[in-house]
Amino acid sequence: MQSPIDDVSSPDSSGFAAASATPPPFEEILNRMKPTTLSDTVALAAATFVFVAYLLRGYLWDKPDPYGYIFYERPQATDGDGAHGGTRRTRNIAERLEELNKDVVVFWGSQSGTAEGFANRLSRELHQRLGLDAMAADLSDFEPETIAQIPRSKTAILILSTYGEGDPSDNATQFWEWLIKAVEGKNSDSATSALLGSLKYAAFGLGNSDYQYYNRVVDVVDDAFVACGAERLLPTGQADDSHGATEEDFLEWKDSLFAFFRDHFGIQEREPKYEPTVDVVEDDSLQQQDLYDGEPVHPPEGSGFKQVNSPVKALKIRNAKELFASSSGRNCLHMDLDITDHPQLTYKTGDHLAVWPMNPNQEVDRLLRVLGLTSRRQSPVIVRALDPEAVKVKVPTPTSIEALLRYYLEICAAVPRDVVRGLAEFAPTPAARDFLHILGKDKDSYGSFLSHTHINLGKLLELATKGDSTAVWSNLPLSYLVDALPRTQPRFYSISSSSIISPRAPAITALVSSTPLTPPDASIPGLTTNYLLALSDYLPEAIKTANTPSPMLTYNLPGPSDALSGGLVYGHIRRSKFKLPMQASCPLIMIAAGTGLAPFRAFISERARLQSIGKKSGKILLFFGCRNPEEDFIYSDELAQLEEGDLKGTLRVVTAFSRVQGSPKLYVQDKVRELGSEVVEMLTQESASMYICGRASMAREVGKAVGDLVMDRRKDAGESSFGENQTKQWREGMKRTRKWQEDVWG
Ligand SMILES: Cc1cc2nc3c(=O)[nH]c(=O)nc-3n(C[C@H](O)[C@H](O)[C@H](O)COP(=O)(O)O)c2cc1C
Repeated sequence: MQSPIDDVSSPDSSGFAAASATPPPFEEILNRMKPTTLSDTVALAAATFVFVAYLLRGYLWDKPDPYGYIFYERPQATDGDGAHGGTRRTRNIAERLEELNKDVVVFWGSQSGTAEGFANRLSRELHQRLGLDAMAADLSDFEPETIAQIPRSKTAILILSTYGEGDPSDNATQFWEWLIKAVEGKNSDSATSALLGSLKYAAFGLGNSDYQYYNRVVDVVDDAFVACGAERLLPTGQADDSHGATEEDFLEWKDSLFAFFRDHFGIQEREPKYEPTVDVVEDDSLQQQDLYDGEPVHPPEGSGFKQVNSPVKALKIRNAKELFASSSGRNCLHMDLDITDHPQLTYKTGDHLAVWPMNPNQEVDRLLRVLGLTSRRQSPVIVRALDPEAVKVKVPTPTSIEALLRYYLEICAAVPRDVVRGLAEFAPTPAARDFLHILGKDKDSYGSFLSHTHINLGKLLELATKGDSTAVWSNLPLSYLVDALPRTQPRFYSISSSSIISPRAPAITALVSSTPLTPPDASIPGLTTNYLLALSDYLPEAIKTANTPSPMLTYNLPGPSDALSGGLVYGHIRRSKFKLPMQASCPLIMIAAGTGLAPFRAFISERARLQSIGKKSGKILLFFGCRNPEEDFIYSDELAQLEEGDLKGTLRVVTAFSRVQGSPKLYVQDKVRELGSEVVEMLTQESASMYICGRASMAREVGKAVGDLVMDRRKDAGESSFGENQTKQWREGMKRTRKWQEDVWG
């Protein structure tokens, strides 16, 4: 073997080593370096200046921002994720459980925070009710293969949501990829069937049966765990969000989990009593500029998250216009954002833009009032984990009481029944305590109560003490809110501009929503869309009509910090797989309803641009559904212009209107069936790519219609055995090869 010393001394082809064979004396080198001409002197002076400036960097110039830590510190940095007290935490979950002496780990894979909230609640309750030492764990914080090392004396619980098209959440991606390889026997030397031989687990999935791949993630994980030899302790539970039953489905499964622990491990259940996991301490010595005041909660640091999400930035709103405002109170906004100040942010046509909302003044003020905190709203607080080794603080700290409620906690969310019961412990009057006990007792009656009220925490506390104007919930600790309320999550919008046309100005299209309650005498205002409406209201150039509703809610605009002054919104880009084919000549079928048109506006304008530079576009067939051409046909002018202009003969727009007086209700799937032969021809003969964007229920109906059409065509062509299974396989094949893509929501 050649030694490194030999390597260094061997002459190279440039003859460098040969030239240095007899080194010149040191004085001679200095002499040779002496400047001899004016330009040498100038060059030497310049080089010396740069060198000295470099050495003084950080002392005389480019000094670190003394408050830099406020903006760059991760809440996790002191309370989880990576570094702690100068030492790096292990990413081996088995070692971690041993170190912390925990009996149970509750892993979560969550996109919009529900599974994460359940995992945190469950791990707390396992201690409160059964005395088990449990910890909640973000799946991306640990090396997936170390799950196999969890000993039989411990239990793993997995709470996993399904996202995209049957995909795992961002923070579960690495775990998912590892598991799929494990099942295929590619991960380890040990046989697949014994890989998880020592693991005992229970699992719960979150999904929505409107989606084609209902709860696919927990199903796949469950099968894979069993195939790898893990022991399933009890039947896996599944929540179905299609009728808003997620919370109750979870409570039911949780009861069965507790029953299992009681029966099999002989653990006595005790009366649950609130045990804080965090301490919220008021500290008046902190200065306002030291506090987090609006910058979003830093998203999870897991590798899966970083792969697909850009950093969060305060984005300028370049322009906002109203696409429609109907007399029935619906209106739709188009907003062009500006990412020119943020070179780290780039997007591609088809990506998503995440908007971080803030809570409205009405709800912030209500909660401060009922908690008796109005006069202390500006008080600085530090939030600390009581067991920092095991618990991550989910909000930025230090902050103020008001900022906590305005920016960092979802105070407008409906209160889960569990929380109703938990609150009774802090009731200011016996009547309020009894009210909460009764309200939280029965699943069905609370379900019915919620469907009428969608009650949030502030309103519930008010209601419980109604009639007693002196009652204040001063015993309810702020730590309870931090523990019980979900942290604020961003909302995602499909970008409606093309990155080749507006690379630094992604656009979003948002229907300002209000979900009607039953009976329809009230509604739940959409948190983010009403915030966007208020923001657009703030822009002087925003285009408004007579029907534009005045914002129902008011927001803290311009914000308390400069970063949130009017016309700015915190956001980030999320990469999506929803992409145009590489070849501009590939024909496209696009099916959208409502704001599902957003990414297709981008696709079509991109095709028009490509065509204008000589890249001929393949045929584009767009199906679009809305209520009424007079009311909510968004971007109709733009589409008509392209259909008659740049994309004449290439683009065809087929509309379906569901609420035109005197006409039958028509939906996109009806139009797809009507043009069945053309659709099938394009998909099977012309190799068109198919795209669906809109509500999951619409995508399901369209999928069924297209499947039926293909099945009929095959049968007509003599393939009599081509049935449901073959149709499903055909569709799966289309999806695998990205010829069929969906961007849908619940
Ligand atoms: C964009 C989007 C895609 C989704 N895709 C699926 C899916 O393919 N299958 C499914 O069962 N549920 C799907 N869901 C429903 C979620 O799993 C459900 O809302 C869940 O409660 C979210 O949990 P999380 O907040 O922990 O992420 C989807 C939801 C959204 C918003």
